[in-house]
Amino acid sequence: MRETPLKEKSIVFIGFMGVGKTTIGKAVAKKLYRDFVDIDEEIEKEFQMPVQQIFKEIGEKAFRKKEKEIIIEQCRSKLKIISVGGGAFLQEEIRKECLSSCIVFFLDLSWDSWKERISLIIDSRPVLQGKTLEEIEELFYKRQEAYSVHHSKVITDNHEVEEVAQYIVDSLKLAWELYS
Ligand SMILES: Nc1ncnc2c1ncn2[C@@H]1O[C@H](COP(=O)(O)OP(=O)(O)O)[C@@H](O)[C@H]1O
Ligand SMILES: O=C(O)C1=C[C@@H](OP(=O)(O)O)[C@@H](O)[C@H](O)C1
Ligand SMILES: [Mg+2]
Repeated sequence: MRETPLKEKSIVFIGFMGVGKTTIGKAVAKKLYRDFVDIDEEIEKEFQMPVQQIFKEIGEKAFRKKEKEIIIEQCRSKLKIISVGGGAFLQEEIRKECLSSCIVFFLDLSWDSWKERISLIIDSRPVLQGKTLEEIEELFYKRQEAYSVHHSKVITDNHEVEEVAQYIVDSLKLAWELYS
């Protein structure tokens, strides 16, 4: 099969819960006039319930299976902006598929900045619930290894959503110009 031209490849955002993958992904999609896909939202549509309820009633294993199926399917289509959940890159098949068919951006945020955001996300992230701040910090650092495989990294500390999205769009346009 012919390889997808760089300009048409879908863009995938990865990173820890709460770094801004959904929010920034949406803003980038708007700027590039592309369709936006949030994988958690797609999983919620499939199970017809929110993520917290899926974890509680159906279990994390079923969530991860559906997450893998949907990501692989979406990655194989062109011109999308895709935000995956923070746990997706722990699955090797997902990492391989995203890295081979899409452009993967890692949204990086320091632990100190992330901590300030916890109250915004805790209620909707079952993985964080029931954990102490120390346990969450440990998970935060442990997960960084899975995110270390990417095509581009964007440090988001002290930057507004709009600023980060514009930076990503500008760097994509430069890459398209240089390498197409
Ligand atoms: N650059 C940013 N600066 C400040 N707040 C942000 C930024 N990016 C995202 N947020 C906020 O952080 C929270 C988590 O964002 P979200 O996009 O859901 O993260 P993720 O999809 O990575 O879990 C939301 O309340 C969002 O408004
Ligand atoms: O990191 C994780 O294991 C998860 C991250 C969440 O997505 P966000 O990264 O968008 O919060 C969501 O997929 C689910 O709650 C599990
Ligand atoms: Mg999200």
